[in-house]
Amino acid sequence: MSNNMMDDVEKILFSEEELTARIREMGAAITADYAGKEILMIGILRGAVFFMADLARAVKQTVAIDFMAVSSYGAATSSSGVVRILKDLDEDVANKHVLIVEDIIDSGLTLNYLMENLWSRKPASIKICTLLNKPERRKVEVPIAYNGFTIPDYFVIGYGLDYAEKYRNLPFIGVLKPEAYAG
Ligand SMILES: O=P(O)(O)OC[C@H]1O[C@H](OP(=O)(O)OP(=O)(O)O)[C@H](O)[C@@H]1O
Ligand code: HPA
Ligand SMILES: [Mg+2]
Repeated sequence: MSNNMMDDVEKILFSEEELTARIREMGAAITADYAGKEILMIGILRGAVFFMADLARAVKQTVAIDFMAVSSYGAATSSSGVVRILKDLDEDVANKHVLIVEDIIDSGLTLNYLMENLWSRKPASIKICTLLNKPERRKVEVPIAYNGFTIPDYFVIGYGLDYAEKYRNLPFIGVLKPEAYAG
């Protein structure tokens, strides 16, 4: 790589190939479960963008896509617990089958808020699909329908996940070296 992103990576947790294989399986499961139903995928900006782009192409039926942006982490490595909507949906979700697409569920605070908020808009159904699940850090339970990988309490980066807006374009999921956020 032409810059120093790799110097801040402690280890690779999931390679590009492992991500591709798992996402293909998740797409197949979603395709089977939603047969005959139209899916509205809602990606949570910005981390979920890479995952959602690959997941949507692994689903072999029509999907509509939309995005929401909420604030929680900013430049911190743990959630403040206060969630605000920064960008709302463009679509009306009433009577739609909503599939929320996240890159990671950590404390669960972001999704807990989003589930409550979206249910009030009367969709036909809501399910959650996350690439990564970090259950050790959970503060509030959220029902996960599709989970790519369960991980220990590491701060991870890459494939959409950032630390202070860096590393999102790494093609794998890696663990950030503690020095990289200490200094
Ligand atoms: O379960 P939680 O503790 O709420 O954490 C998960 C949320 O935090 C991250 O987003 P972040 O706020 O970093 O925004 P980003 O996707 O733009 O990086 C991640 O993408 C999830 O949306
Ligand atoms: O481990 C993580 N990495 C990046 N962003 C995050 N948001 C919640 N957990 C994480
Ligand atoms: Mg982030």
